[in-house]
Amino acid sequence: MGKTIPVLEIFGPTIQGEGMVIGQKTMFVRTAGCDYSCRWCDSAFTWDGTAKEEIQQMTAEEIWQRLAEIGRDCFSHVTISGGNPALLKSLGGLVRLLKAKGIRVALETQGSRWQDWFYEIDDLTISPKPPSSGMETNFAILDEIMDKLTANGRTVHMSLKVVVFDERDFAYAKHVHQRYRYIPFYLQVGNDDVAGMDEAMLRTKLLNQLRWLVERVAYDPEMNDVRVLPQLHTLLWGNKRGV
Ligand SMILES: C[S@@+](CC[C@H](N)C(=O)[O-])C[C@H]1O[C@@H](n2cnc3c(N)ncnc32)[C@H](O)[C@@H]1O
Ligand SMILES: Nc1nc2[nH]cc(C(=O)O)c2c(=O)[nH]1
Ligand code: SF4
Ligand SMILES: [Mg+2]
Repeated sequence: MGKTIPVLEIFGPTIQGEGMVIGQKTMFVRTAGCDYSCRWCDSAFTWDGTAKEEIQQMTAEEIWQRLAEIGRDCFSHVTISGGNPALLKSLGGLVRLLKAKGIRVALETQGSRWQDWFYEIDDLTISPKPPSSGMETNFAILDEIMDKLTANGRTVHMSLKVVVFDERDFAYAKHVHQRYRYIPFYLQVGNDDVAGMDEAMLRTKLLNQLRWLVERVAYDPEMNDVRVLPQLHTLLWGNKRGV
């Protein structure tokens, strides 16, 4: 009981397309289920029921077998995303197994839930959600998560990443950056067309959005120590799943 993990996708090798280790070759494990329902979620199939037949309950060992089967000896880094993987206490077993195999482990989560296994993550991305998502950040919980990680010397292993679509999101991002000043901070371009199939059009839109965000940051004195990034995988492969 409690030892299996609901898995929706295992894929790679590919590159991490976002955030603190952008460009890093990695495998992905995507878990099912989320406590949020962001308006623009690019992985809504993890929580909206449309892919529920694809969910597989897997043990850590089974996940490792599958990673080794498709990634062979061509990976040393695994990214766990979702959905919200932080809903799953049972992921601790997978994190420990991967570490025992000499794999570096990354996690993508929104900062709404804590798990003790966060201490063991090498590249921990916390991505609180701006107003355009329709979600509301519980700052009491986020403060607690940031305090625990900071008190345990994990700041070099973590970052904050805020997706920005508009001015309100930008103001929110600024607030988050100021609140946790000592944590590496990333701004990520928002994709408002997560179902679009025209890759050339999507690329143009995303690059225009990136230019807007860079220009917005450029002369803002409160944003002197931030990094602005696109989702590299979306520029390369559009809205394709499993890349
Ligand atoms: C699908 S989420 C899964 C992990 C976790 N639930 C979270 O949101 O951090 C992975 C990352 O994709 C980002 N993301 C989701 N939809 C996006 C969109 N339409 N445009 C840009 N980034 C998006 C999220 O903000 C998050 O940083
Ligand atoms: N290549 C690639 N990079 C990513 N970075 C974060 C992703 C995610 O969906 O969490 C993601 C993804 O789905 N693919
Ligand atoms: S928190 Fe992440 S997975 Fe959940 S709905 Fe928002 S973007 Fe999607
Ligand atoms: Mg994604």
